[in-house]
Amino acid sequence: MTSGRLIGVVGPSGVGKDSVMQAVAEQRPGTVLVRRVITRQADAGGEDFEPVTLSEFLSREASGEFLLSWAAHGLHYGIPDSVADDLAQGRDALVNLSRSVLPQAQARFAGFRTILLTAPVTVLAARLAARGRESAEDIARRLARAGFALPPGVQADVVENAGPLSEAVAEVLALIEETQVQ
Ligand SMILES: Nc1ncnc2c1ncn2[C@@H]1O[C@H](COP(=O)(O)OP(=O)(O)OP(=O)(O)O)[C@@H](O)[C@H]1O
Ligand SMILES: O=P(O)(O)OC[C@H]1O[C@H](OP(=O)(O)O)[C@H](O)[C@@H]1O
Repeated sequence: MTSGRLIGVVGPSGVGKDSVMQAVAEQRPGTVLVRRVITRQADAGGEDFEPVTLSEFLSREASGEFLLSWAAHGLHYGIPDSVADDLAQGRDALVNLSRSVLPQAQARFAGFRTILLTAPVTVLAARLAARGRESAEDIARRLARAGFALPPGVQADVVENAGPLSEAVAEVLALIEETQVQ
């Protein structure tokens, strides 16, 4: 059986990573969404994730349970090793990643692809305020990180998500199908 591919979706907070990934998975049968392990309050809303305490996260990280992990916005994030089973069973998987872990992701996963979503910072600010998951202070910190450059050596397909969500979703779906035949 051909292995599935891991597709990392990256970009600034509020650019629409989770929204795009969810719509792509709904429209492309067999594509799974990676459920991240996060030291965030269980009732925070937004994506489906596994909430853990900081001590549980650190102990699971130390025992090698995560294929990738990073810290951002005062939170810790881990990618559970169950994603390897999905890939081995031929399922493509979409994962919301920090731009900072792309070199490790590229090194660890054969056929790894990166899709970078972009939108003007004014659009990000309006979306984060409307989403209402973070405080104004946290939103300001997230916006300050919007221009974080991709690490050197990372190749990404760039998709703008400044207009209707359906347009960005269609572009991402086309990119995934395009890269499958290479
Ligand atoms: N094309 C779009 N048009 C209008 N609203 C959008 C669009 N894309 C996403 N949104 C909205 O913007 C907000 C942020 O989207 P989402 O949570 O998917 O972003 P994200 O990149 O995953 O953010 P974070 O990194 O902070 O988790 C959500 O409320 C979502 O509904
Ligand atoms: O700015 P960079 O490092 O690319 O991304 C940092 C983090 O920002 C987002 O966090 P969340 O999904 O809002 O919790 C991403 O998912 C990632 O975990």
